[in-house]
Amino acid sequence: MSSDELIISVDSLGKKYDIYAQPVDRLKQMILPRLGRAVGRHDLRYHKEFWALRNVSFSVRRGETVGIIGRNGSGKSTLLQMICGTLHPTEGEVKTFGRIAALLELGAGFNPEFTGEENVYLSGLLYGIPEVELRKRFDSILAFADIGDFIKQPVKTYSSGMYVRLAFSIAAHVDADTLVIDEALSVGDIRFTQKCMRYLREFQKRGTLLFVSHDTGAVTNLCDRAVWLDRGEMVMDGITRDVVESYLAAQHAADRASIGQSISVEKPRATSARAAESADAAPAPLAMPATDAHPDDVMDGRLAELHGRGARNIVEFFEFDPDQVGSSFGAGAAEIVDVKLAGATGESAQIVLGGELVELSIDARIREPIEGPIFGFYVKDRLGQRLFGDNTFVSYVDKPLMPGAGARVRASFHFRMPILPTGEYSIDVALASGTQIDHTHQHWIHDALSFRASESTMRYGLVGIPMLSIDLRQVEV
Ligand SMILES: Nc1ncnc2c1ncn2[C@@H]1O[C@H](COP(=O)(O)OP(=O)(O)OP(=O)(O)O)[C@@H](O)[C@H]1O
Repeated sequence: MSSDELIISVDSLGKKYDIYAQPVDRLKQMILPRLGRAVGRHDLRYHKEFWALRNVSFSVRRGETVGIIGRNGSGKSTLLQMICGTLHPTEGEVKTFGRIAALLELGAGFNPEFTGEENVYLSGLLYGIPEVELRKRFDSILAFADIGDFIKQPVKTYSSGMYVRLAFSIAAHVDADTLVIDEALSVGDIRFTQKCMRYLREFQKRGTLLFVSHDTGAVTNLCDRAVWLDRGEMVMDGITRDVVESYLAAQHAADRASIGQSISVEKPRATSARAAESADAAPAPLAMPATDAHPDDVMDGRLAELHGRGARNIVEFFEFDPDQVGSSFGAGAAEIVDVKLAGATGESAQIVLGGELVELSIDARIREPIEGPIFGFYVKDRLGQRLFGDNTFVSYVDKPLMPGAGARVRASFHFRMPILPTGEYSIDVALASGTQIDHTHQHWIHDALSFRASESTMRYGLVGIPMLSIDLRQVEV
């Protein structure tokens, strides 16, 4: 919910760095111009000026979520650091209102020699949280970070994932009006990222968010507005979809310009998914399935062709482990005890390709009798965006199961595995009682199964649908 209240105002902001070709030039620059001025020489300069950011102006209102996009080196971190007050502008002005908590790239914030615990208190002080208040929140900070005894170790011994866990947890506990997140969520395991994304989606309801990411899908999904920076200048500020589309079009044009326009029809055999991308662009005919095949037997014919060229889809599943799942909640009349993904013939699937039939099964132990349990699932991407999901309600509305206490119930969903872009994914599973509209969650497990698409032939979109057939022909007019 954005309001008219101004939270960040950036006016003609600029940051200049002096670049020295060699260290001795820095010394010369300190001494010689002063001497030169004494003899009337005002032109002695031993460095080049480089503007990391220049002439950037925009404002953010309370409740907005604004994405900052741009290629490497376009000035995103420079901008955020000036907004957070950790970097001084060369020109222009930043005004901020309320408390800003920042999760900037690794390296910002903590004292590496101090333990995690000491850094919690240090950060709390920096955010102006009284120590007594921080003590009250400490257990919750520790629980969110979930780094166990490492909280007693100096943060210099932390992995980058642990570092982000603690930094995010602190940022989430300082009653910030504005959260600034800079690529930090690309570090760490998917379950923690999912937890952060759940937090951010809740935070969006009351707070202001600045979100920097190379992942334009994530920006589109999360942000109302986006600001596009290029070589330190603001190219566009507007509705996220418009900005992202223009940005991607410019990226595409720049990529084409750099690789040249010529596409050889006689391509070498591809050896990776990346190579398959160039195969995608080829006008070569693709083998399609026989049209009279039973729909269940039909795979996307292009997959065989792409596999033949060495390009593959590989999705690797990690088994259900109750100790490794994300958080869970529910009224408790039933407990989900097992979740499996299997191939169409029932064998447990650890690697799937996309396009084939699979079975997702969810087993629950019933603790108290439930009239018509509803089982459901969601497949989510790394940022918690729900890609697809389903439940048993409609199929069983006229013949509800009535399991008694102690029964074990299994729901099985058979579907064709979509083709997914490379990335990490997870599946939430849930069991509810009631109806589709009015129900009580008895047990919901976030991230019960996780999986990784390590190779993919897919380039665009969130989910690829296996094509049953594609026909291209010239028609009479
Ligand atoms: N201390 C510095 N001295 C000189 N140049 C710097 C300094 N810090 C940043 N730069 C330059 O300023 C430009 C903008 O850097 P910045 O880190 O803000 O870009 P970015 O968009 O965040 O990039 P990335 O996406 O790679 O993190 C880059 O060309 C960078 O090399």
